Amino acid sequence: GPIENYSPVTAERLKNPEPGNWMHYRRTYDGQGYSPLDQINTSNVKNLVPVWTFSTGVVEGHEAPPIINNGVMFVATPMGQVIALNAKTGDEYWRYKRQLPDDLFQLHPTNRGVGLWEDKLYLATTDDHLVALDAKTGKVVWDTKVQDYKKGQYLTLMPLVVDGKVIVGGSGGELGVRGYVVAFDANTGKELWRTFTIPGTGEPGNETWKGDDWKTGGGSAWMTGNYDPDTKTVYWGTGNAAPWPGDTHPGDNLYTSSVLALDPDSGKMKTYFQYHQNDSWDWDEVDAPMLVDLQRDGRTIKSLIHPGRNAIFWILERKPDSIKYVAGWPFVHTDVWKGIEPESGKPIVDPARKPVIGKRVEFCPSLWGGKDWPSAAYSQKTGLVYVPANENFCGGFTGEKVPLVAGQLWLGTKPEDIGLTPRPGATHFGELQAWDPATGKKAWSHNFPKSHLFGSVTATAGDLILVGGTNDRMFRAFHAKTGELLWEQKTNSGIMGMPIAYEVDGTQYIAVQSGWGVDAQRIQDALVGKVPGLENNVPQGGVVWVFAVRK
Ligand SMILES: O=C(O)c1cc(C(=O)O)c2c(n1)C(=O)C(=O)c1cc(C(=O)O)[nH]c1-2
Ligand SMILES: [Ca+2]
Repeated sequence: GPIENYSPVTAERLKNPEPGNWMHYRRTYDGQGYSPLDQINTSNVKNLVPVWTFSTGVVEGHEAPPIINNGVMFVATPMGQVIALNAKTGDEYWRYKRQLPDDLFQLHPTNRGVGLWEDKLYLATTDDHLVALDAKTGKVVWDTKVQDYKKGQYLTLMPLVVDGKVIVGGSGGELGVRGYVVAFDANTGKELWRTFTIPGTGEPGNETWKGDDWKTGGGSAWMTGNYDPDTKTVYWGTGNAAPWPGDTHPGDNLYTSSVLALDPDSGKMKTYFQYHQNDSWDWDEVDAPMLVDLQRDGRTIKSLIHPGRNAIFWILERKPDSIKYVAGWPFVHTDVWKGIEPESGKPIVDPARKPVIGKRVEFCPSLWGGKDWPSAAYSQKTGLVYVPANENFCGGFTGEKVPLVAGQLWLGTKPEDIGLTPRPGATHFGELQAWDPATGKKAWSHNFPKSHLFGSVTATAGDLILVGGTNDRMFRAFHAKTGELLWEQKTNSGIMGMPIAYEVDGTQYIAVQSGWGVDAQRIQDALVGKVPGLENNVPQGGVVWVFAVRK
């Protein structure tokens, strides 16, 4: 079977993955979340049926894409688990489950997938280790401590593998860490470089902080980066400044809420772009920008496209030594930004909407943003960008000064003071949007009147847009050109997992994990009593679903 003949993963295969495989977080290094498979398409998707399912045995948020390498599927779940399955039959090959420490506090109990290299795979854990497993057996090959979980450091992302280096970034922006991106040798687990997202004393950018704030200023790097092999540049998103209220860390706070351009060999920062200065809203900009060759303004732009948590849809140009602002516009309602400076691309803040200590400040969108970590997708066929947006949410909190205790929440507000409020007159919340990045026009949107939308979007060459993310437990396929709902299937739980498409022995499949939890659940809980008729009893428990067209 496929596991005995396991196909070693090479630099060349990662650069040009076969159409039937899904070996990166977003299938390709450019982060587009696009599958070239078209056997399942707009005309036959109505005949899509489940062919097998598999219970993961754990609760909480199942966010990872099933990873596919020539007929073998690797599924990462919360609680540090990886399951290897036959991608065609659903038969289990092996299962790895990490023994997590009893005293581990998991603020975000999830995992976003495993990275592949040669005959190994790599799991980043919430107790802050990076573990290499033998792909054929699931046996641990090496296990490297990345940081100390007792200090509020943890890992939730899928590792990025570039030329034999396994690259991860730490979480902990709500616990006063200093963020970093770090690379390990794929064969040995030896640390090769570590680049802090906040510059230390004497380094350029440190002057955007006051005193010692930089030591605990956040800027965690908790999502997988994208990669441009032509220029050998990794693009990595960074998180919120810590703690949340802006006046607790005056200054621009480089490089929080930014995208960093890193050299994968040395970790050296080539350049950066900061999406907003002095973050005060928990607006992590960690979802890495998509690399798209964009026809716009009469030329081809090597672009970076990022629908931000800060509600701005960003189009940037990536150059060898700079990232230039091209265009930006709000894709959901926001009262925080009064505009964007045309040259620098710096958003202009309304001070009344900026959280500070000592009073309550309300702002739109909420601290979960116009879009949190769930990824948008780009279709090479339609040229549109598909965004899992949340509209009509506002939020607020009361800033307060609190001392940092290592390993404990350090929000700068009481958790019970965090508000989520529907805008008066709101007719819907979740909004699947299709944007034309060439013109800045919205092509279509699909609105969800009784649910937020909290799941990654995937596009296929069959002109399908695949997404879960709603509290009615549905998995859906939309027409990429028109937005027409073509197919839906009720599942065991809510879906916050990333949908994928793959092929084995000439048959195309679509797969997704269903398993509600983490912030999909928290938003849900925060809405109870505020939205009449809201479905708030989404059962938890993870299941892998695999679909094919009934013949
Ligand atoms: O600042 C951080 O380090 C950090 C980490 C994570 C994470 O690792 O999942 C989340 C957040 N922040 C965050 O702000 C957030 O809204 C969030 C939602 C989720 C999730 O899995 O649903 N994780 C995280
Ligand atoms: Ca955060």
